[in-house]
Amino acid sequence: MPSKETAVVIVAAGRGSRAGDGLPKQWRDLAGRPILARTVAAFAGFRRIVVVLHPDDMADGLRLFQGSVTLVAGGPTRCASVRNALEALDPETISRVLIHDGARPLISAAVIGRVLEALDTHPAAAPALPIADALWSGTDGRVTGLTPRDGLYRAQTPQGFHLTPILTAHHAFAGDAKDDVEIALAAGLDVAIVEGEEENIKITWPDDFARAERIAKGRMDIRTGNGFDVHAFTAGDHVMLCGVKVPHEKALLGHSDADVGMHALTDAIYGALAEGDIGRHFPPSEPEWKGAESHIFLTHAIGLARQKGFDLSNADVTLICERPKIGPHAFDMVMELARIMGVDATRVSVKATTSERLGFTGREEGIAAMATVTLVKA
Ligand SMILES: Nc1ccn([C@@H]2O[C@H](COP(=O)(O)OP(=O)(O)OP(=O)(O)O)[C@@H](O)[C@H]2O)c(=O)n1
Ligand SMILES: C[C@](O)(CO)[C@H](O)COP(=O)(O)O
Repeated sequence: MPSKETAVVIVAAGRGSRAGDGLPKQWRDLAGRPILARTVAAFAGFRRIVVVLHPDDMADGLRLFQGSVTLVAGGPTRCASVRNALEALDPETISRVLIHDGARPLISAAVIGRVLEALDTHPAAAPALPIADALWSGTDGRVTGLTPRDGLYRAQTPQGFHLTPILTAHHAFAGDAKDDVEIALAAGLDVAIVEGEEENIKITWPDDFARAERIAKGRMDIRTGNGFDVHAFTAGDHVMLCGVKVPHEKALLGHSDADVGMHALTDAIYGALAEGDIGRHFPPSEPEWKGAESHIFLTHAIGLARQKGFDLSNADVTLICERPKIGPHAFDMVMELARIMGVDATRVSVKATTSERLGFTGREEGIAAMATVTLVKA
């Protein structure tokens, strides 16, 4: 039997009726990304993720996740939605499950880790926070009594369970429940409480969007990198610049295709990631890279950025040469760089300058290029 693993169920089939007008809350934007995309990204280390969607949202889910998660149709209540997802998991291969609200996009790795750790010694575990405020009862705008708050907690998700017991508990439970812990308790399961986080808010009311946006922006990671490269001219009839073949009475000399612009851009991305330079990832001592097309390097650098959770905010490349004239080719260069990096062309700039006939570029001995990029992890 293959070793068993932990699956993640993200429930997102609700309509967000308390969140005000507009799209259901999980589809709304939070600091540049849909809330549900953020929630799913927080569980990126897990191989088996089931996202429960309203039947009307399935096409949007397919578009957003492109097959990277399993989509399951939800039911009329949260409880029914969870059950549909649990039934889609195979207990032969999955031993544990984390059940999380799609509306809690700010879940941290620390809270997930605490729930997982508690599952080593308990059949169920969930994060919660003690209540800090006094608890009143009230009628007609008047306080009518006080409830002792000792031993009371605010429940959060992800709530974690051993799969077979929670599936059995769901099948045995009649009616609706506030959460899966309620269902586990009804089945007599021992549920451990682990420390939750204030920032793990469930977006519920209209004001919660602005609060979540402030938290998300506070966590934003913005990186800048620069790159610089030079290649000398040699005999030939064209140069490769930013992925475009430009006719010229000379060629550029290099171990690869000597695309000086693309090399500067690639190094700028590695620089922003603190990942060294092209030479570290593609050593010139390796014959494999002799004559290599430079899009291989750029594709690797941008892939590494995405793997670390960064998107390209913008890239600006400057080519320094007297000739060939870059202006007539700049549009094609922008389009090609944008295509390789999988970003909108409005985020890419290619421009050129001469060095007023001074220095090696002025004497037309070679071409220099510099690039600056900004990467954002939101
Ligand atoms: N039939 C339902 C109802 C809720 N949920 C999900 O359960 C989580 C917690 O529920 P809640 O915050 O109440 O979401 P909504 O039901 O969408 O909100 P509201 O009650 O305001 O309509 C949400 O991620 C929601 O999408 C679900 O998957 N299926
Ligand atoms: C599951 C939950 O988020 C735990 O706090 C909560 O019970 C959901 O409640 P809701 O009324 O369905 O939003």
